[in-house]
Amino acid sequence: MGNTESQQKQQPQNGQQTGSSSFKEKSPTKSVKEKRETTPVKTIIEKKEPVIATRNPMFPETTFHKYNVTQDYRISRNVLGVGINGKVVECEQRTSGAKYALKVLRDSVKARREVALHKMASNHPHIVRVLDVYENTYNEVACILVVMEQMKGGELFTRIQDRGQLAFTEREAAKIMYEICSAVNHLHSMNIAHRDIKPENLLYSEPGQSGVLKLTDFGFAKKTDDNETQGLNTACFTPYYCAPEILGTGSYDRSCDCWSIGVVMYILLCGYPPFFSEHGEAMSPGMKSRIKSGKYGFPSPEWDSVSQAAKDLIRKLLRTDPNERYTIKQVMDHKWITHYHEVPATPLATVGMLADQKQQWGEMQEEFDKTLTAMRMDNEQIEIKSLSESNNKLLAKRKQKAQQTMTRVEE
Ligand SMILES: Nc1ncnc2c1ncn2[C@@H]1O[C@H](COP(=O)(O)OP(=O)(O)OP(=O)(O)O)[C@@H](O)[C@H]1O
Repeated sequence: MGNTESQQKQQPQNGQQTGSSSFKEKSPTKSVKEKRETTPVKTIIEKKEPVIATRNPMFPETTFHKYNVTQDYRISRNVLGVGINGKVVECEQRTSGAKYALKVLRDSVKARREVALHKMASNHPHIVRVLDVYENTYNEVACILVVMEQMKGGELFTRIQDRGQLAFTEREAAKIMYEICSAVNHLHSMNIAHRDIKPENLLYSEPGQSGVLKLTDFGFAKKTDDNETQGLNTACFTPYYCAPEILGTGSYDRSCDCWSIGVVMYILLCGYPPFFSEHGEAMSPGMKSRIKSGKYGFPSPEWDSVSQAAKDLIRKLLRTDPNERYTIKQVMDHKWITHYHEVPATPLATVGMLADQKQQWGEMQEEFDKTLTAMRMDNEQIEIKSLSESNNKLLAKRKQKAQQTMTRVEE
């Protein structure tokens, strides 16, 4: 299914682009918003292209098929979701009839990085699987198309909300957290930081009991060893000569994931996020400072029956200093995670609270997004600052190169 080798056998014989499309190329001077417009799916029409699969020099592990995606999949009009970076539609594999999800992105360094890192990491039971990647051009507009397993079970919190009277227990929360953490552990062990772990990116494969929870959307994922600062560590210098902040840059991005895990865990256990005001209303302006000062609590009555072990893990994940925050390895060794199946099956207030907060859920998601954006920006600044503060002449050339690389990557 979706096997790369078998698909290459069905490649077209040859050809130039022959189809027409209503897709109009954007001028490079258009605004960022316009550039982010999703590619109209109806423009994906059959065209024959040369039989080549390319490998991106930045991500040689990923094969980008050059022939048209429609050779292998029928594209449906059924839109599964729309995100800021692209549209996700249903598609059907021609050989098997199986249904998949197809994400359409405009070709860019960022899109290629997203797709390559997702593909690289997708061999894990709790990460949405990427089957195939295509680079196709439609009316001179380059697109990247990603075929993924279709997630039919909806978002994590929608599913909990929909339980109605059925109690949601701490043991169930622990199992869910174990699954999320094992996905993040897999990513971090590959030196990939996801940097966008939030409720909307945690989807179930199927409705009902057979559904498996999986992490998706690698739009902000980053290889934490692909910058020069890590190169200094591994290739040219022994650790004794480097400032700790230079050696440790990748860990800031990874620690952002652990903070997000802490927030998701907190919401799972009570139904509202940690950095809201006491009554749960969204509070944009003060939120960042509240997070920075680590001001949150375990209010009564929702938290009264929650175990000490769960609260202990949350405290370790929501530490304000990223250097002190638990790493994913430490999380995986914490008893609330290692013994998740033995966590007390205490009923939680989550379902009722999520229902009460329904009105504010959109605002809460926005706040989560803003906070993650701010954290990613803070982390970039930490990296730049660490390098520019160094006086080591031997580093000067490398510093310059590293800064150029970062600018390129952020383009
Ligand atoms: N594999 C999938 N199966 C089913 N639906 C999916 C799948 N992947 C994404 N979707 C739907 O498409 C929407 C957008 O996808 P995704 O989050 O990957 O896009 P994005 O542009 O990177 O998003 P965002 O704006 O959330 O950052 C999701 O919210 C989800 O509803």
